[in-house]
Parts: sequence; structure tokens; C-alpha cells
Amino acid sequence: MTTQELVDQIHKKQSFLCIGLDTDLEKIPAFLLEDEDPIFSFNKAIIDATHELCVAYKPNIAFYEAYGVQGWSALRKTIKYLNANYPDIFTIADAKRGDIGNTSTRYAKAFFEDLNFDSITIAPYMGRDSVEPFLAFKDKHTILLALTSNEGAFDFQTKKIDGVELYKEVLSVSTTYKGSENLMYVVGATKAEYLKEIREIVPNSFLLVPGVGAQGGSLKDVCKYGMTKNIGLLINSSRGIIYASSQENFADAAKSKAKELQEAMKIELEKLN
Ligand SMILES: O=c1ccn([C@@H]2O[C@H](COP(=O)(O)O)[C@@H](O)[C@H]2O)c(=O)[nH]1
Repeated sequence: MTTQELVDQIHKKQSFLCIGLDTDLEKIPAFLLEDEDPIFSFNKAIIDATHELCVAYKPNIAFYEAYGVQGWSALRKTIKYLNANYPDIFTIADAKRGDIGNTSTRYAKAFFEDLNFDSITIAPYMGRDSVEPFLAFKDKHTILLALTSNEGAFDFQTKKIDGVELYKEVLSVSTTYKGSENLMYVVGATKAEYLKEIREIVPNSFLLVPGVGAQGGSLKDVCKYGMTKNIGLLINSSRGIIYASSQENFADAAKSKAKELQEAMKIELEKLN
């Protein structure tokens, strides 16, 4: 999917919501455990109930890898279901990969070609040659971790090297990478106050912003400091939506939570006019 197609979807749905599919067998409704593939049954119900309210889904790969072959199979079924039934939805493999060049190429093939995701999250720590293999794929997006939502972000990301915070160095150096037009960045909603300075370095890039809902980040603050005339934001909520209820009505409850966020996003989008 191109960035323009994503922007068009945001305008059409009046939403820049990304729903995280962090599917955990210990948290999904107990009656689903009787199904042959409970993870896929849960994901399918959530997707069918919420697809009109969001523009992206983000399965976090850890939740699938944790269940071995069965988890991987459920992930494959989920992405195939999304691509077949909702091809206008942007898909994000939250995999946080990155390795020496030839290994990164294999990761890129796994997620962009085999699984056919639109994008993948990548750790920037190994530098240029670990990121550029992902950027070589046309109309696929590489979402680089810049300033993450967790407390540990302060261990390294905000530390200064030659007077510049490491996350700012990640942002500015990565714009020189070959294929940098395919870059997006992760910035945690819990770090909204940093967005003003982030926008000075990457004024037009899309930011994937996790951390509203369960982690307490504010949608309003993220929009205030991070929104661009082209929107430039995908705001993720996982647990706050998908685990709104553990009863029979779980999909409807997820829909209501997604609707609350979509309505708040509509108000923010109206401010752009
Ligand atoms: O900085 C980051 C990077 C990734 N994540 C991931 O996003 C979701 C957030 O889930 P919630 O349940 O809405 O808190 C999850 O998959 C994280 O691994 C992040 O939170 N922060």
C-alpha cells in the first residue's frame, strides 16, 4: 500500500486508529478455547466487528511465536484473511527485527513477500546496513523504533551523544538511508511532549504511536504535537480494545471501544480544516 492510499483511507473512515492484535490465550473468552484455532477465531471476530473504525491492524509477532507452529499458523491465517477481505487496511507486523544485511533481507522476505504485510517494525541499533534491506521493497514500509513508550526508553534513547539525544540521531541519520521514503517511526504516546522536536526532524513522516489506552498516553496530546497536514499518525491501541470484554459480547465491546477512539479522532481531523 502506498502512503497516499493510507492517507485516503484515513480521510474516508475519519480514523487513524490501528488496532493491535496481541492475542493471548489466557485473555480471550474461555468459550473460544473449544475452537480448532482459537487465536484465529478471536482475531476474525475482532476484525469483522472493528474494520470500519480503523485503518490498520498490528499483530505483535511475539503473541504468535509464543505458541509455536500453531501461533505462526494463526498469524498466517489472520494476514491472509485481512488481505483477502479488507485489502484497504494497512497491516503492520510488529516484529522489531534487524540484523546484518543478508539476514535482514530474509526477514524482509518473510514479512513482505511470504506473509504479505504492508509494513514491519525494525530496531535501528545495528544501523544502516541492517535497515536498508527492508527499504528496498516498493510500497512496503519500515517502521523504525525512535522513542518507545516504555520506561526503559530513558536508558539509551534519550541519552546524549556529542550533545544530541540518541533517538534524534536515529531520526536524522535514517533520513539519509537509501529508500528512506519508505520509513515511518515508532514514537510512544507516553512521550507526546517530545513530538514537537521530533516533527522538526521528520516533519512529514508517518508515526506509529502505541501507548494510548492501557499505557495511559493521551490521544489529544499526540495530535496536538504530532499531527501534520497529511495526518502523519497511526495511533495504536491493543489491550484497551481487544480485551474490552471476556464474555460472549467481546467483539461488540471491542467495537464500542474502537468507536470511542474513532470519534475522538474525527474531532481531531476536523481541526485540520
Ligand atoms: O514503544 C512501543 C513499541 C511497541 N509497542 C507495542 O504496541 C502494543 C501496545 O499495546 P497496548 O496493549 O495498547 O499497551 C504492544 O504490542 C507493544 O508491544 C509499545 O507498546 N510501545
